Amino acid sequence: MSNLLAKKLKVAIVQITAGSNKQANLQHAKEFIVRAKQQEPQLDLVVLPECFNSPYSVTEFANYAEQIPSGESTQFLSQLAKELSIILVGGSIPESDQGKVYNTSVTFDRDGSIIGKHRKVHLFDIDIPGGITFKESITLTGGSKVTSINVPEFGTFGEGICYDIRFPELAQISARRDNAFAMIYPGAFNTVTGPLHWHLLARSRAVDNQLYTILASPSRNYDLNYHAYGHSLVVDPMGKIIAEAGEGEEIIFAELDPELLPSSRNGIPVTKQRRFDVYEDISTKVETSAL
Ligand SMILES: NC(=O)CCC(=O)C(=O)O
Repeated sequence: MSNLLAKKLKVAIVQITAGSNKQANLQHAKEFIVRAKQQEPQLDLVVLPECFNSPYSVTEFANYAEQIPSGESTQFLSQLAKELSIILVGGSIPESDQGKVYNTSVTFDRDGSIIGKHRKVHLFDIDIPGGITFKESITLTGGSKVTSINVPEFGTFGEGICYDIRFPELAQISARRDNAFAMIYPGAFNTVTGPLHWHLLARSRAVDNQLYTILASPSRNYDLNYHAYGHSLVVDPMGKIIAEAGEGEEIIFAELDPELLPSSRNGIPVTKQRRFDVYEDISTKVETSAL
């Protein structure tokens, strides 16, 4: 338990808006990431939002899709991670692979190498009358693997993308099977479901699994068709919000404390109290992401 998180980890979430120009979106992300590193030179890990390089729109995903790792966004982020010597969770981008389009997040180590890739598993298909209708499955295909990413320096974190947070299984598996210290979710909740569920889900996944949750949102922009909620968040293993953005473009910082993982797990020992004689341990039954 003591090596769950090997040492303190300094995190920044970059909350920005993406427009229709991919190159401009990449440059914009770079400006903010460089600024984060200038403001916090000891920065370890940076997280970008869902679809940070393209509009969040079912009619646009295919137009912006690129292959991983050869595509320009992956190459751009790899170079940036290396230049700044940061671990970079590259939000998500539309990925094309064998005629399909996925909503995919790539994670880079400090040397620019790819250490993880998560394809959004649960597609955002909702229809709330008078609220919001969105159907990612019109153009996207869902991924089919649970993703836990090992950062040799620190430990393992699990990853989901946005709507994935509503499915507690991903976090449970990363926490229980892979001993994750955090779940990281690049996301883009909206102004209908965000106020109701964003904080609730972030805190629930944290408390259920006694780990940190990190949610990175785009900033809100009423000039776009999709109004992101904003409010990027970091929640500690006791469910306390330790950093939160507003609605505009912003960088927020947090420090993850390794002590809080064992202390919350020893104080409230749900892990040891599970009754697998009454229900199954689902965390033993799934395939993990391979790069
Ligand atoms: N991009 C998404 O998956 C949005 C998820 C969302 O807004 C929700 O309510 O869930």
